[in-house]
Amino acid sequence: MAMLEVKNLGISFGGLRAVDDFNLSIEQGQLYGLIGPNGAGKTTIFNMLTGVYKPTDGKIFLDGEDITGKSTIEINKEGIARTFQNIRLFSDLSVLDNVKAGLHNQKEYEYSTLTGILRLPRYHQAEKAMNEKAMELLKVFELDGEADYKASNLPYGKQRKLEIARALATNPKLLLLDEPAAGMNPNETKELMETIHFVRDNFHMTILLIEHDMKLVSGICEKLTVLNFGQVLACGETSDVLRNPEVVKAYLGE
Ligand SMILES: Nc1ncnc2c1ncn2[C@@H]1O[C@H](COP(=O)(O)OP(=O)(O)OP(=O)(O)O)[C@@H](O)[C@H]1O
Repeated sequence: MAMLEVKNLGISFGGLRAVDDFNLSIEQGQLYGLIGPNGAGKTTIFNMLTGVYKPTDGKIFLDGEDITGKSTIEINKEGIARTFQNIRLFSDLSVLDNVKAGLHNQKEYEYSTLTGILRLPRYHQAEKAMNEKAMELLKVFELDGEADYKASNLPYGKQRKLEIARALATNPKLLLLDEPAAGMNPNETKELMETIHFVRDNFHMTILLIEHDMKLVSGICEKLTVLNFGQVLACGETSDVLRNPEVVKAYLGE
């Protein structure tokens, strides 16, 4: 059984059919790319997968469970986390607190408001556990030395890493990355590719990413789906898809 199974997904905004009859099947541990020209519907698909938009048609299954139409919080608890095209960190919070924010969806770190106000033992216990877990994640991304920095003071490449660390803090099965290399220089992109590989291998993560940087796509994605005008133009092994004449014509512009 595929980890993520999307069947006949569609959404309309007024008269605009932004995504139509979209199908996708991703296996556990796969590194999967979703590509296509600007406005093809890629982010809209992420928004449906994460509960931001309710699909007009179709179904989404995560590990066999129907998650179609659930809220963003419910879907995150079910195991889907994402990053955004424009980095969305809590820019005034510290690097550590950004990762801790991701941990709050888990029962083991929960405490009531009253427990927090009164600083009861459960508060100290949960905070200590969260600090340890968050520092562990920051170490993985070599951000532990900057744990007390304001998130907005990190250089761009590190902010991207922090966003991934925060998404991983929610303990997902599936990680969605929306244009992770956007705005990066070639060195940052190279490092990002290593980070994505590392996350997949060390966290046994399944990753679906949207990306325009073809070097990144061909370098790390095992399978690809190409979207054009809201519909699937091609899907399959990355090297086959990138040689597909229709894909070359519609997307690569050669
Ligand atoms: N909330 C909305 N209301 C109306 N139209 C929308 C909405 N969200 C997306 N669209 C439209 O849906 C289409 C697909 O947009 P989407 O952002 O998903 O494309 P994309 O493939 O992610 O593009 P890009 O690569 O530029 O990020 C566009 O025509 C967009 O204007």
